[in-house]
Amino acid sequence: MTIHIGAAKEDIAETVLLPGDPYRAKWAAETFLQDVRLVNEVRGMLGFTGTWKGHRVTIQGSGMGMPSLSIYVNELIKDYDAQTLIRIGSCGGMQDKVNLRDVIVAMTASSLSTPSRGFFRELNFAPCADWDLLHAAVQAAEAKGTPTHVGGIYSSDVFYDERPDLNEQMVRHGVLAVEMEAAELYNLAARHGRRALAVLTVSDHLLTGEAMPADQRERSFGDMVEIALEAAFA
Ligand SMILES: O=P(O)(O)O[C@H]1O[C@H](CO)[C@@H](O)[C@H]1O
Ligand SMILES: O=c1cc[nH]c(=O)[nH]1
Repeated sequence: MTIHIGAAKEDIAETVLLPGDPYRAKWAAETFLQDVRLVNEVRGMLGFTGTWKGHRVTIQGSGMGMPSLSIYVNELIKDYDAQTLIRIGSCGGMQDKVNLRDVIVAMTASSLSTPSRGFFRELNFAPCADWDLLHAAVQAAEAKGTPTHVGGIYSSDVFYDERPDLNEQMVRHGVLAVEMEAAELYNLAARHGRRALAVLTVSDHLLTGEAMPADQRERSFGDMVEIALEAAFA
């Protein structure tokens, strides 16, 4: 048990999927896992453990933004010894070729800052995904026929961005999508020698202004969850 996760150590699996939205955790666990148990509800940040094709999996909400994700991932790594951590999030498309509901597999994540910024001091550390997970996720996406893009994303500290010039530079530099957690997940995984990946579904589009309603952000991202599970146990 930790300050933010009420589960016993043995109730958290080595493989953890991390949606920002705790209700996406509930939906994904109830939809894709067997023998599901609620293992955390501290602060309403729901976590569930069950099995997928015989493998133990925890799906734990991480909240919105890197400071929130950092709390959960630090505790999952240091107190629960999680080995494989895969974010399953929503994101905003930033390229014409990226469409609503497409899947993004994030090789790397640019940021203005992360909770690790102070730790790295003058170093511009390049956070990157675990290659085996990334490769397996792309293969799983291809096998499913899910429209998928692989490349760099932007982990922003803000949802309501007052820097349109910054988004323009991201678009110009080929960044596929914006979300708010992956860069710090990759930083923490690198620091502690764990495997991490972010698999995202495009829920908004910054160029077209399209946006999905809240219920679809919670419950319509099945391909992303299956791709993450296939990658974790490839
Ligand atoms: O849908 P989730 O996983 O929460 O991810 C995205 O959605 C939230 C913003 O609406 C941020 O957390 C962002 O990263
Ligand atoms: O951070 C995010 C997440 C989803 N959609 C966005 O536009 N931004």
